[in-house]
Amino acid sequence: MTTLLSIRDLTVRYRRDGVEVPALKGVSLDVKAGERLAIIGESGSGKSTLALAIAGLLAGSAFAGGAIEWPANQLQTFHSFAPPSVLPDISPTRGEISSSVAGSPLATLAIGESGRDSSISPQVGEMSGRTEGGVTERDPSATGANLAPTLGRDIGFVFQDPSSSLDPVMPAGKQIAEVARTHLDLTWPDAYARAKTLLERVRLPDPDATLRAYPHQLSGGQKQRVAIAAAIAAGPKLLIADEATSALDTIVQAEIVTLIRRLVAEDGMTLLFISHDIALAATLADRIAVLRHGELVEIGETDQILNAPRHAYARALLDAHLGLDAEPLLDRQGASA
Ligand SMILES: Nc1ncnc2c1ncn2[C@@H]1O[C@H](COP(=O)(O)OP(=O)(O)OP(=O)(O)O)[C@@H](O)[C@H]1O
Repeated sequence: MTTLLSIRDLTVRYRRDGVEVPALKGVSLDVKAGERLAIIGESGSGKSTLALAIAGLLAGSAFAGGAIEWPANQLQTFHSFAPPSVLPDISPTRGEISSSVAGSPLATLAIGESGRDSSISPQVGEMSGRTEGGVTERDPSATGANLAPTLGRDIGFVFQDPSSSLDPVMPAGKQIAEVARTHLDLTWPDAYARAKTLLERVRLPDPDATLRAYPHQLSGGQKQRVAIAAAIAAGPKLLIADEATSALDTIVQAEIVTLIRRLVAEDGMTLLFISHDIALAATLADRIAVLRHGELVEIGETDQILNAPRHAYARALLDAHLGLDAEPLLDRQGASA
């Protein structure tokens, strides 16, 4: 398997009320193209921060250091704690990403723009705009080509709560079509046709009616299916699902997991599945990475993590699950999607 994404020594700190809160402490890992990697850990362990950093969605209050490299794109992004003086038109508190391609000029990319603290609860309707702003080419010497992976086009992101990630005043079909129109350069009729196909693919019962439906007219599970359709509308290589089933009841949760597994397989996507639930993660992940207090304490094949965890914390997560219920940890079939 080739490497889609390499994270090197990624460190993120947030500034809150004048105090710096460490969220990630030197995390390094590779994500292989086509794999399903789960990131697990308890609340506050840094899972969402890792997902947001990869997607270029870190809040403006975040300092990022280390490197995120995309070898398949021949793109390297380096985070560093840049002093404010080198970031003249962006927030003084955020980090900087720069990118370089062998033999080409260095491009500088910035993340975490000013006022983006609210970007943790984006709306799909805004996603394309935010996406383009999320990783911004800033190098005056660069050729002009934006080499960074783009959220929406290269990276699909599914958030925990579809009620906040979907725009409440925009019909579901338009929210999906907008992503396709923006990133695939489709006309509106073609984008709507693609939206309808996607609604069929996520198995919504009446795609024509759902195209016109507003989010409040849909159930939680249906809204999450719409959000997933929007996330994959432009055919991203990487799908990030950040606690995408946590707001749903158990049966719907299993259906959404099965849906994600099927779509990832059909489209040949790489999946980053963020969850606090090791049992849920084990149902679809090839590998599991365990975060604790911002550190990567263990990463390995799912079977190895479940059967022979090396780190006491991974063992504790397993024991906690087994203490709560006895559902099989390796039921990879799931419910019908
Ligand atoms: N925008 C922010 N501003 C300040 N601190 C933040 C911000 N986002 C996260 N943090 C802090 O960073 C740490 C890691 O948070 P993060 O949300 O990444 O963890 P998590 O594992 O995803 O938790 P959860 O499962 O509860 O979402 C926590 O201490 C959290 O309070």
